[in-house]
Amino acid sequence: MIQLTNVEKSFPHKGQLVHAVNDVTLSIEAGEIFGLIGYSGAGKSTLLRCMNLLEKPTSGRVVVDGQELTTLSKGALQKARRKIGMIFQHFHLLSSATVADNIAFPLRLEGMSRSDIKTRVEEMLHVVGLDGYESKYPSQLSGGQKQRVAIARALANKPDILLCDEATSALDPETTGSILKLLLDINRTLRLTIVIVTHQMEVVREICDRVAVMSEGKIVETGSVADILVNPTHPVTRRLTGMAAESAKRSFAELAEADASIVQIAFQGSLTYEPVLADVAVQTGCRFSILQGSIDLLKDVPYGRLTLKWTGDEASRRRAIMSLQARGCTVTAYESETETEVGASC
Ligand SMILES: Nc1ncnc2c1ncn2[C@@H]1O[C@H](COP(=O)(O)OP(=O)(O)OP(=O)(O)O)[C@@H](O)[C@H]1O
Repeated sequence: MIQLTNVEKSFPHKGQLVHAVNDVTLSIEAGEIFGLIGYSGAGKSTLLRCMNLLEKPTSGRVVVDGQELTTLSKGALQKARRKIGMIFQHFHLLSSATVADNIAFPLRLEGMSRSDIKTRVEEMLHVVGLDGYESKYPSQLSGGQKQRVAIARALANKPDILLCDEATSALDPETTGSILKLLLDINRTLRLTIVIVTHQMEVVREICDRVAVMSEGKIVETGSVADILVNPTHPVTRRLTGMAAESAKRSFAELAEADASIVQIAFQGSLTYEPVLADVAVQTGCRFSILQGSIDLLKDVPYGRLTLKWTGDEASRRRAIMSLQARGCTVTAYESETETEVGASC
């Protein structure tokens, strides 16, 4: 659906080049909700804007639905862009126009008849849950309602793709939740492909299917949300997921005693409901205490993390770790005496 190949975007700045997007290759499938996450300045917005050529890449290919946008004429590009809606952090509504006129704007550009526009505007207002708001002005709406109008306007041309640039960053947590739910609903009912730029892992966790982590213009990790959260490999991903190696070590070190090992295990899906720990304890004779733990939901998939303190001799601890890994758990272990990561090598 969206294929980026070796995409680069540089900006001249004070006599030098800023490499905002640096050799990104990425595939986004039809119908998925794809997250682009990273810290400020990572290049997320620039990469998103390359997907509809709001930013023309310095080099590389952008293919959307089989069409290479980078080679299209101005007219053909305008036509292709109608299939790609976009929403922004600050809504970008016309303040002097009513809700209906804001939504009608792209339809008028397309030359749609008045009566068809009226019908389409009503249809879009219904989709975003704002029936009866036609005559209001943006200044009479809350932030969440403004973003709903922006979504209705972005969907008015019946696009296949919706690009969302920090669409919930200006909203409170409750309103963020309701906008995310709306995006999930339209993804499911309209089969819309959605790409979301965010710096909030919560957003990714709640609605994305897959995610790419960006740092310094590059994609440093891509995968299903569950995999990225349960087993982050890049230091930036670890920081974003709250599993920074350094802080994890510190907290392990704080918890560890001279003669004990502290182990962190992560798991997802149906494994969450299986008596894995009890089975492993019986099999290996290794006993444990749970020091910390949490179970959460990623969209519909449960995942969890537990910090355990194993007792028993070293050989049985190692057997327990191998047994957990064999059952599908990700295991990270630190020997408290040395703070050496032994992890998967156990
Ligand atoms: N038009 C521009 N001119 C010069 N530099 C730019 C321009 N747009 C972006 N940049 C630079 O490119 C880099 C990436 O910016 P971008 O906005 O894509 O990052 P981001 O990850 O979306 O960050 P944020 O979340 O803060 O918006 C930054 O260093 C930024 O200053």
